[in-house]
Formats: sequence, structure tokens, C-alpha cells
Amino acid sequence: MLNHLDVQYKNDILETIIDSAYEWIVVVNTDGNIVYMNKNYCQFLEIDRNDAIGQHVTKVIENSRMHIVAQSGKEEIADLQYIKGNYMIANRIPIFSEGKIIGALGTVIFRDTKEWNKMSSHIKSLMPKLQTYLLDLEESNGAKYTLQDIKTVSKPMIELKEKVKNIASGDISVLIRGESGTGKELFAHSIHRLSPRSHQPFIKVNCGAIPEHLLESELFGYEEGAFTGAKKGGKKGKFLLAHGGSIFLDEIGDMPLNMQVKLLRVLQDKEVEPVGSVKPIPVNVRVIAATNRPLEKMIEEKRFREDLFYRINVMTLKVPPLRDRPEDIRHLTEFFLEKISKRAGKRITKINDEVRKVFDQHNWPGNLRELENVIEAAVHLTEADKITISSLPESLKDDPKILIGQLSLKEILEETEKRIIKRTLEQFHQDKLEAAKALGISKSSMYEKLKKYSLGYVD
Ligand SMILES: Nc1ncnc2c1ncn2[C@@H]1O[C@H](COP(=O)(O)OP(=O)(O)OP(=O)(O)O)[C@@H](O)[C@H]1O
Repeated sequence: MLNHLDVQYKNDILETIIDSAYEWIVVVNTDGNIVYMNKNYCQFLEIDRNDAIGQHVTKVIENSRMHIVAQSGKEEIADLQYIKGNYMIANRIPIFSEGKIIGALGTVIFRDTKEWNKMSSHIKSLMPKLQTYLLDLEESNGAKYTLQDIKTVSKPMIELKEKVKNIASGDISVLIRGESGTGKELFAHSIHRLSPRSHQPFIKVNCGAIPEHLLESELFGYEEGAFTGAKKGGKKGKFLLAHGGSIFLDEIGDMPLNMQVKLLRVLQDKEVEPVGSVKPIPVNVRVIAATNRPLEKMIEEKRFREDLFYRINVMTLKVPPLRDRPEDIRHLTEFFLEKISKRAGKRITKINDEVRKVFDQHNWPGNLRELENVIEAAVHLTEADKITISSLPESLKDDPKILIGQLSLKEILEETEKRIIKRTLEQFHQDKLEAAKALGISKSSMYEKLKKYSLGYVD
């Protein structure tokens, strides 16, 4: 139980806080009579606090509406109020106790509009600068995408996005797996952006694209004079650039074995040794890796180190291919169509039913990247407001699956055979013997088929 001294002690603390507050504060009861006014407000109004308390608020403060709010219960925020030759910006907030209105609290935040104008123009001038800093930060930080950029209506993808929210804040290594073009990079960016390291750098390394002899200096940097052609002053490697932030090791399955050993050492010892240096430098990075390779099989074949696999694979995210999330095909088609046609300055809003069918039945080996490219090409080829089958690339139209439901199995097989022969002949510049050899059939069999399909190549 609180004793009298405790209550007095708390009251004194509260009184000091309220009295020294920058704002001017007044409290009225439901009759509109002042029950409290802080020291600063009394000084401004040149009134003794004891004289103010008990008086109706309209007698003490010009143009006050406190008594109205203490009756209506409706708050008034940032209202302009003219007091003693100045416009004030006032907030009036009703006070409730046990569900009943018992009065109102009034605060004046800025003493006059001049001060407000000064403040707001200061803020306005700061905004573009802030924007530039944010853009700079984003650029140097390198992580452009967030979870909102990963468009999906598919359940496993929605669950994956949820998983990202749960694991992003931890500092654990994440391995993102999935076919090419499924969106692995978007997930890597999102993890970084949701992590406590989000204001630190995000550095991407494409382990498959950097020539083997340059990979070590790219990753760990080099000292001045480390080799002929080395830059003056040396070069910082990607690990040191990522210090404090995250490093995204894309295509890690393509990293040569000797580099895998060096990478493992860095991850274990948390220090890097630039080429030509003997002094290791401590480094603090979170590792996010991605691959479309079958790492387990590569371990069996001794093409990927098992110890490195366990280091990077503390948590796995498996991004499903587009063909396993058919609901996303339609959703992402709409999304890409809107995005691309807007960018191209066209108004293409519709997609022919036949095109939808082709999309639904296509295998999408290149996943979302392929879908995006197909729509990009179609948008540029289309003059009307609708995408039709004629604007699709041949490879898509050739997919025999689109014939299911239209032809019998025998007819589909024959149609496919015809297309393959035609394409092989094109590849071998109409040389029938070479084409027959490539297809593993005899010369006579080739002639028979040319005749059967009326390909018009029979001599
Ligand atoms: N869910 C999605 N919503 C919107 N765009 C997406 C989505 N997934 C992928 N994309 C787009 O598809 C393209 C490929 O994505 P991304 O580069 O992340 O794939 P990836 O799996 O990393 O491919 P790779 O293995 O070839 O590096 C990008 O242009 C990306 O913006």
C-alpha cells in the first residue's frame, strides 16, 4: 500500500515534469473551470496560478474551446488559437475516467506560427537532403528489395515469406535453394533488410561469374604490390566491404574447391587475410548464400566440401519453381504486364484466353525470369490492347503440352516428331544426312518421314 509520503513524492515528481515541459499545459473540469495550469503557461499569461485555478477557462485564456471539449468528448488536434497577439497551435484532449468524461487537457505546442513556420521550413529544407542520404544509403547498402517486392498468392511462398520474418533477425547463415529465376536474390535482399544489420552494407558476390584466379582477391582483397598489376594502396575485398552487414554469396555451388577451403576458414575464424598480407583482419559478416545446384550430390562427387555445406546451411529456404505454384502464374502475369506496359508507355491490359492456356501448360524452366521476359517481348510486339498468341516466342508455342485436349496422343506425338525434324533440318542447313545422323535414324527412315509430313524436302 502507498503511504502518504509515497503519494507526495510521486506528486512532486509529476509536478516538476509537467511544470518544466516545453508545452504549456492546462486542465479543466466538465464545467470548464481550470483545475491545473503549468508554470510556463501562467508566466506567459502573466497570471498567478492560484488566481487561475477555479476560474472559467474563457476568463483566463482568450478564444479557448477547452470547456467545449470537456463537454463533447471530441479531441481537437493542432487547432489554431489566437492568444495575446499570436497564433498558437493547440491540442485539446478529453479526459475520461471509468468511461465517463471528467474534463479536458490542453497543450500548446508551438508558441506562434512564426516559430511553426520557421520549424516547418527547416524541416522542408531538410527533407530533400534526407532523401538523398537515404538513396545513397540504399545504393551503398545494395539491398534493393523487401518482402513486399516478392509477389505471390501461393501458400508455400506465403509461408516462406513468414519464415523469412522469423529468421531474419537472428544472425544465422541462410542457404537459399531453388531453380534459376525463382526469386532467390529477392529473398536474400529481404533477409538483410529485415535484419538488425539493415543499415549496414549488403554486398553481393556472384561466385560463378568471377574467374577463378580473381576470386580470392575479389573476396578477401589484396595488399599493395601483392602481384603485378595490383592497384596502388591495395584493394578491399568483398568481405571487408560487407563488414558489419551481410555478404550474399550467389551461385555458391559454382565456387572452385580451393576457394571453398579458404571461405570455410574465413567463416570459422571470422578473419580475412588479403592476398599478399600476413596480418589477418577481423571481420563480422552475416552470410546468405544461394544456389541452384544439387549440393548433396556434389558432396558425394567431392565437388563441394561437406564442412562448408554445414557452415552455410544453418537454415535453408527452398523457393519452389513456378510450375509448382500454378496460381502464381496468373497472378504474376498480371503483375508483370502492368509493370512492363507502364514502363513501355503502352496500355495493354488484357491477355487472350489461348495465351493463358499456353502459360498454364508451359513448364517455365526459366521460372519468373522467363515469364517476365516473355511478357516483356509480347508487350513490345503488341500494338493492340491485348496480348495474343502471335506475340509469344516460338519456344512457347512449340510446347506440345498446349495440344493436350485438342489432339489425341498419337497426333501429338506425330506433331512433335514433325517439329523436331523440321528444326533439325534447319540446324543442319537442310542437310538430310547430317540431320538423320543427329537424330539417330537411317537415311531411308528420314526420307519416309519427310514424305509423311509433307515437309517438301524429298528430292
Ligand atoms: N515473387 C516475385 N515477384 C516479383 N518478381 C519476381 C518474383 N520472383 C522473381 N522475380 C523477378 O524475377 C527475376 C529473377 O529473380 P532472381 O534474380 O531473384 O532469381 P534467382 O533465383 O536469384 O535467379 P538465379 O539463380 O538465376 O540468380 C527478377 O527480375 C525478379 O525481380
